[in-house]
Amino acid sequence: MTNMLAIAIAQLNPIVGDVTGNRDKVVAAWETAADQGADIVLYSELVLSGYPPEDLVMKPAFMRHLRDAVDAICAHTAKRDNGPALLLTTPWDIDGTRFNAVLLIERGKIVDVRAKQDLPNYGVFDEKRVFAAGPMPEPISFKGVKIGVPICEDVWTPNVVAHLAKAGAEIFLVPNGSPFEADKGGLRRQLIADRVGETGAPMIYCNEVGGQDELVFDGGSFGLNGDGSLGVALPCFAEGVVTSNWVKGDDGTWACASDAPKVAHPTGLDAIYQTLVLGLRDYVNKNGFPGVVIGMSGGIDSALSAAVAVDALGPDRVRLVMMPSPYTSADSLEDAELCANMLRTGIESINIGPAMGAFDQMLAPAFEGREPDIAEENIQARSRGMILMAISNKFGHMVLTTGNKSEMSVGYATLYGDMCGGYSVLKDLYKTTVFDLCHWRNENTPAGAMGPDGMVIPERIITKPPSAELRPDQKDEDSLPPYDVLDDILHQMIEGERSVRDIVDSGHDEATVRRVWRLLDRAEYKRRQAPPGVKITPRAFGRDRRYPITNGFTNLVT
Ligand SMILES: Nc1ncnc2c1ncn2[C@@H]1O[C@H](COP(=O)(O)OP(=O)(O)OC[C@H]2O[C@@H]([n+]3cccc(C(=O)O)c3)[C@H](O)[C@@H]2O)[C@@H](O)[C@H]1O
Ligand SMILES: Nc1ncnc2c1ncn2[C@@H]1O[C@H](COP(=O)(O)OP(=O)(O)OP(=O)(O)O)[C@@H](O)[C@H]1O
Ligand SMILES: NC(=O)CC[C@H](N)C(=O)O
Repeated sequence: MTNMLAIAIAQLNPIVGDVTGNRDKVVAAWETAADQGADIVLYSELVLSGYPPEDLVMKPAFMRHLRDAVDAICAHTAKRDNGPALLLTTPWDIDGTRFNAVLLIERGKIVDVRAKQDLPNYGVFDEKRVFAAGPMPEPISFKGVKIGVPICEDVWTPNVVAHLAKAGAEIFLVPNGSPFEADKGGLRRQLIADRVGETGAPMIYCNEVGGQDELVFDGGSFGLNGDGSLGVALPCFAEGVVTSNWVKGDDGTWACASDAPKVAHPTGLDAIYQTLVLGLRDYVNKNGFPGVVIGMSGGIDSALSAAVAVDALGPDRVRLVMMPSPYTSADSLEDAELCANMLRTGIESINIGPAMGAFDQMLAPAFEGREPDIAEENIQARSRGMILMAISNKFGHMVLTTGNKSEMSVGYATLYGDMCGGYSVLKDLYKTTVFDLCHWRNENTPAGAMGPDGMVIPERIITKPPSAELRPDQKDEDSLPPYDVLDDILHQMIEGERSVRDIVDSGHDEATVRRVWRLLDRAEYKRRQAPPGVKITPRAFGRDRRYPITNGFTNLVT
């Protein structure tokens, strides 16, 4: 039995469904780990299929591809003498039942298999739909060492780890597919510290990195020693293969050699901003777009969306379009141009006045006797949407929508107008966080940013009152409560699931709370038609928060 293990953590960015590409990444990471002298490589959850594979695993052809890829990995890794073993995670059929599994591959052979026992089926997770739960797992024996390999959710409660410890596990290696939420990094550390505290055995947590539709996996893999101290920590938001040496002491416990890297992880607005950047970058690149196109109004939402896009893709892949109407103020024109200059993108201008005139004329007979109202206002937003989609069709750039969570909550956006587009980076950010992030970005250049250093959003864009500019002198606060009030009410309703009574008791005006509740319920139909966007909060719209559109449960109920 060995008393030294060189353990490589492979923090990779797979593409869901791209089994061949993922196989090649697994092999490349294995080669790197072999060069680093690793004994064993730990990969993140379902690295071969990408996480979450969703219904792809229901296709027999997809499962066959995964088997073929595992065969290829076995064949490749058998060729190098003394290469490391792999703890490779993949969807896997055993006797006709499909599991979320981890394979121990040694010298080109699958020598052991374990399945995830605790399948998450809440929030954004739907694993019970596609996988069967495995039995309580037993430790895997590697070089005479008993290793516990619980998979992600298996470590979120004590049971599986306690069982493994009782069965003699001395060290835990945990593959994870844990998506980002604000402040989740600290929660994960605490959770792993709790498990380590319960068993006294070290735990190495390998997380995926990268964007997958609405989810961003922030990486940030780490290992804790048996006394709870930090042994090793990889960066967040970047791939990496890091081997650390773990040594068994005379007291029988394993500890990480002190020279292992311990990279500090970003928190707060820094982590949120980097999540937006990685989410957008991966959505655009993994789906093969040459870049994005954004309607640039001179307002704060399009400015922050543009800043994130430039940081994600570089200025050359971001196309900004100002589309003035007769209601567009001189300040907006100036601010949009200044922001584009600061972001080094350039900006083009396409006047929607002629389109508005044409629609007025075309609709005049149908609208005869009716006063201008929201129908005409929305034609402006829809004209802009039409122009952006035309540019997208012509040049291939994906349209980025700019709506934030406050607006999406209350339906403050025009269907087929400013809601038109393929992806939204601000979708899960309340307007108050939009303001905070603009300040943060002006004071900081995020790690890995492809945009310019320092200030990128003109101060006036942040300080002027938000306006949709769909009629003269329109301000958001004419139709909505001030954003600090609105956001607090929404936060209590959405993330807190609090009742009208509780929210009123927290200090808000009852009529306002009831109105916001009504708007929130009513706008569900719009949200179902909204593009996907980066999940940031514990309760993002979409698969995280599922409410009926046709909904008879009203705010008459407290
Ligand atoms: N339950 C339901 N299921 C399916 N469809 C439903 C529906 N209820 C209404 N509808 C349809 O939806 C239509 C109404 O939606 P829509 O056409 O979008 O129009 P609507 O929501 O009435 O107006 C858009 C609102 O967003 C504001 N806005 C627009 C643009 C930008 C900004 C900003 O500052 O960011 C704000 C604007 O000032 C206005 O208050 C109805 O005419 C009806 O056809
Ligand atoms: N004049 C314009 N030129 C280009 N795009 C526009 C213009 N006006 C609105 N848009 C697009 O429609 C979106 C909704 O803008 P609007 O001004 O109505 O509300 P907003 O939520 O305050 O957004 P912003 O803060 O970006 O102005 C904008 O973010 C932008 O993408
Ligand atoms: N893939 C999983 O099992 C993830 C579930 C876990 N609660 C997390 O968010 O990290």
